[in-house]
Amino acid sequence: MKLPEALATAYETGYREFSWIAELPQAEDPLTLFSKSQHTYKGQRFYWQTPAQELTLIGCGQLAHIIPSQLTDLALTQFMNDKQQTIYTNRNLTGTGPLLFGGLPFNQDHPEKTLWGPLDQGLFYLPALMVSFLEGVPYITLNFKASSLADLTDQWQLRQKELQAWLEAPLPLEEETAELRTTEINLEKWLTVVEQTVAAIKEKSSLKKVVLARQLAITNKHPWQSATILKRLAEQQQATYLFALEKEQHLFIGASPERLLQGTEADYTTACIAGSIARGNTPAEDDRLGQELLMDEKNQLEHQIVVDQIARDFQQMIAEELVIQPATLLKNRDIQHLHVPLRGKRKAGTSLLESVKQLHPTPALGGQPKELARDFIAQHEPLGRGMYGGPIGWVSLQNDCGEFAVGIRSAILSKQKGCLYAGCGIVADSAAEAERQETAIKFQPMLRALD
Ligand SMILES: C=C(O[C@H]1C=CC=C(C(=O)O)[C@@H]1O)C(=O)O
Repeated sequence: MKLPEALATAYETGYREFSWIAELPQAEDPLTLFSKSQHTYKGQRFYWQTPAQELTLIGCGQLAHIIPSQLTDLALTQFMNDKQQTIYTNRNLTGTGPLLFGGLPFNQDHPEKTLWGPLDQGLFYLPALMVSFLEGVPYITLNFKASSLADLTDQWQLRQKELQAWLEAPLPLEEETAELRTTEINLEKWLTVVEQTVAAIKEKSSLKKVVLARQLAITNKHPWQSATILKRLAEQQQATYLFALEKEQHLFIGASPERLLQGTEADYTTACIAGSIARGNTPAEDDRLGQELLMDEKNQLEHQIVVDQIARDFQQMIAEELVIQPATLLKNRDIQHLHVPLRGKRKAGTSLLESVKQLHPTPALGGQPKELARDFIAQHEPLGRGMYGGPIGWVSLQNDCGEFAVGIRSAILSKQKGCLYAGCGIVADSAAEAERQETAIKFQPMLRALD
């Protein structure tokens, strides 16, 4: 295929990194495309879909990567700014072009290697190939570097061939049925920690809320396949962010209902989600449970702590007025939450990743006050959280737009082993057994998708 004129001109004007965007005349559905990438790209892929499905991203290959916790804030901002200048892009279309996909660890000072391997400090990567579905319309992005005009033609042709091979690859063989074994990790100890946390909150007037997570270990008879798990999550967990991040044999995967931050060039949008109750078996029971949640004082407090802290942090990153919407119920298949979206005009000069770092961890995953709760968690949760509860999503290297969810309702999987995480907000009125039941419900989305 002939090198587009625009690329040769860009090279001559000094560009050495390129991101070529084009509409794909026809494409299979996103999950079929993701499955087909397994032969060549397993271990270096990502998948992302927003709750309303207006954006789906499938990335393959790693052209460049960064481990965010190894960079200072300044170095990260510098990296982002440099890339805006040095990558040539032929279009400006949100969700296409050069973007980093990945996430941050929950707490980089409390690492957890066991199953997370190279993901324990978080990871972002620029894919070599990406297919984006914008409102269902497929686009490809080819990312490459070139050191001479001849190299530019070679790299361009190489990416075209790789894309063709991906699109035409056969579907992998049907996976054998899972045979799962689950093991509760330190449940008795966790219940004791909940009681100690309640006592600490009652005692210390400064500690208001701590989110405690627990883990469920799983093993499967066969190695995990991310496409199969994503398919099940897509069927079962509507209106969630679907995500998968692969690095070698490690896979961080989940279906999170919680937006952390969406940034367009003009606006920032976030959400306060906390306070939980089960879904009912009938519409009437479901409504009754929803009303109970809206009126329940313990859950209102748990949620209000989140709203107050996010509103304070969010105020720093927006210009003009903060728009707080009234509380509604966010309902997913297994659980319902209190939900308050916040919106504002994005302050000029703010960096999306820096804003994400400022919001994280919100009291929906950390607690209140932020630092005290983070230290409390590090002391009382013997195993670190890896990327569970951390920001996961994408940021454009072209215009700094992007979106991050909170990496909950998720699991880390590696070969035939895995670990599911679920947390719950502990306040002065919490009861250990009720919190255990809540975390059992929060394990359900991943358990069902894995089994
Ligand atoms: C920490 C989790 O959920 C958070 C998000 C929504 C509701 C929550 C709650 O009611 O405790 C948690 O703050 C999790 O699912 O692992």
